[in-house]
Amino acid sequence: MASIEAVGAREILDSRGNPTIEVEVALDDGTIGRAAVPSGASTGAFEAVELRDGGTRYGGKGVGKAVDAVLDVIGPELVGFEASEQRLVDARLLELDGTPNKAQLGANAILGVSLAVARAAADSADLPLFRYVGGPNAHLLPVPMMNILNGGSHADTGVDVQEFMIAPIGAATFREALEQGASVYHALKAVLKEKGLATGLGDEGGFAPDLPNNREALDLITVAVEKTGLVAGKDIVFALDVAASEFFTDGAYQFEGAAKTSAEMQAYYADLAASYPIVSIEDPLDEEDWAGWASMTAELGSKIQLVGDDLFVTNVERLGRGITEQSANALLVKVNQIGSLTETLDSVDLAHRNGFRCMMSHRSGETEDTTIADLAVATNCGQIKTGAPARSERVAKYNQLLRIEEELDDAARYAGRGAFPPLRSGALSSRMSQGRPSGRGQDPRRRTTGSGPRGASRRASTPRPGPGARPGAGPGPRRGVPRQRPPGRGPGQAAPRPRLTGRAAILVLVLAVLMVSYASSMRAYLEQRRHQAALSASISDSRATIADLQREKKRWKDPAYVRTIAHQRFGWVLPGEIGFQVLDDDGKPLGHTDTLSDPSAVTAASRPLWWQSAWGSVVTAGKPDVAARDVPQPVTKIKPPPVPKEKQ
Ligand SMILES: C=C(OP(=O)(O)O)C(=O)O
Ligand SMILES: [Mg+2]
Repeated sequence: MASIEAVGAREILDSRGNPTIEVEVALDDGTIGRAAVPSGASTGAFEAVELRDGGTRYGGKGVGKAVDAVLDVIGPELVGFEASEQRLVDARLLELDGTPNKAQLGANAILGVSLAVARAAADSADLPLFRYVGGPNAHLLPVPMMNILNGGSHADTGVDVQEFMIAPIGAATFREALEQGASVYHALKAVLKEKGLATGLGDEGGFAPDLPNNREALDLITVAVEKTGLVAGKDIVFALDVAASEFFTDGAYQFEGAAKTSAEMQAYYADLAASYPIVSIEDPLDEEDWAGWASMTAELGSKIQLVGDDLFVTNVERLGRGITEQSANALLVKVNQIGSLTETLDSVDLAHRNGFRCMMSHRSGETEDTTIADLAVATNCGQIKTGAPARSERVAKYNQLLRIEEELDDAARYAGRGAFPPLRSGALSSRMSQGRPSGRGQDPRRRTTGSGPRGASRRASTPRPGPGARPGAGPGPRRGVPRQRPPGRGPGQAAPRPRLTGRAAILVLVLAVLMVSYASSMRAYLEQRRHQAALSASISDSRATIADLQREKKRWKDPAYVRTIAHQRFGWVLPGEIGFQVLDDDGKPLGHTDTLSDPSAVTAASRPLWWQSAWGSVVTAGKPDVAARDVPQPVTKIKPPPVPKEKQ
């Protein structure tokens, strides 16, 4: 176990060119963990406070105060804490801040430290972050919800909906899903070009064309999917983040040029979901429209996923209310909305325990930090949204998931269709068939506290192999053990799963050999089982015959039976009785043919000696005496009586 020795922090830039904070935590075993904090644009009103400097520097967006909070307050307090005691570390951070929304030290400062501690602890334990946080069962690769068309506050256009996402649910692996998503992304660019629309990018890497309405965006994406040969609704499904709080003003939704009520918005979504293969809608309504959320969940919740982002802000209290009031059925998970790893994991846990699905999420302002990719696998949440397959701060997360999938190897499972339970029962296709088809129309600085980042220089001088490139990176080769690429997988090649690995091939071979060697024994065994069954049948036949004979023997002890047989078979009668015999046309007795033998002749009949019968059977087998056999001949026993003349 390693304890915290020093905590450093600096101001860096995010993907929008705005300052954000990066924290480094050094442990006494020389390990360093690094984390950078993201930042949103369409932030929820109930998010933890992101501390900014104000003033003129960076338009007031500097994070010098947050850096100071780490260096001067948090760092000295944490020195000596066990890095693996994440809950204790995070609890101390909340205590130090002392406010309900982290307004004192800043959620950005606290989160940076919290995540950097986790990274350092994982590295110190020689584990990739997803394994360290998720334990041995972390194995589920999430469906990438790729935001390929940006609107709302992420683009300078008139498109109201903030994110139009595609989800490649039909892929077998994450790698394949990523490839499919990228091909739709490129096809969309071609479609936009053909139509003379802009192909510039929004904040999350999606295209940002100006469109007359939101349906137009879905139609363009549908055409793009078709262009790739994939099938919308089967291979690729759609998801939206409406970010409705952004256009909820003066008690109404200012949507597509008109003020709409909550009920009108709900009707619009129901119609949209019936027209397009939409599986998930995030923030369809305002963050305080609890009644609207509940009625929309009651109406649509069994068919599509309704995700609370600004509604829940990854906060267990707001999520608890949503669970009680059935306000949604899924939670968007953003680490910086709540501001610590422990609280993030608690929210995911609460959601899962109450049947809510979770989607791990980036922010529109991102960095090269890939923590959320590891958290998506650590929590087995099955869904991640981290933008388009473009712009390095977005693809950094997708690339990290490729590495994790490779590291998990045969243990990896891609969430695919199963990430959205309503799809399992075919709800999507039936919904689609009911609807109409689509086609409508201070200077950046680096300072440290405590004993200084001594470990930093110590460890930095020992480069690590592979993608781990720690500190700050995820799963990669274990120390000094470069990971081999799985056989047969070339760079850039999709690796469809399931595939025949070397181990599987050997297993198949061994099974084949075993089958061949056991085949004859198996045949003999089956033969014996058949023979045994035949013997059992013949034994039970013999038992039945013996029982019959015993019954017959018993009957012969009964004088009445003897009398009856004597009467029937030999025509005998008792003294005083008169017997009749019916004769046939030839004057012979009709009926039985039994005659009594002379008892002395019966007893006198001697059995042949054993060798005589044995020899006789040999002779008979060689020369069967067919002529001597009793061949029954048909005989006329009775003739019809002559018919009287008058009846002729
Ligand atoms: C990622 C999102 O955007 P932002 O980070 O701007 O809140 C979102 O709203 O889900
Ligand atoms: Mg959102």
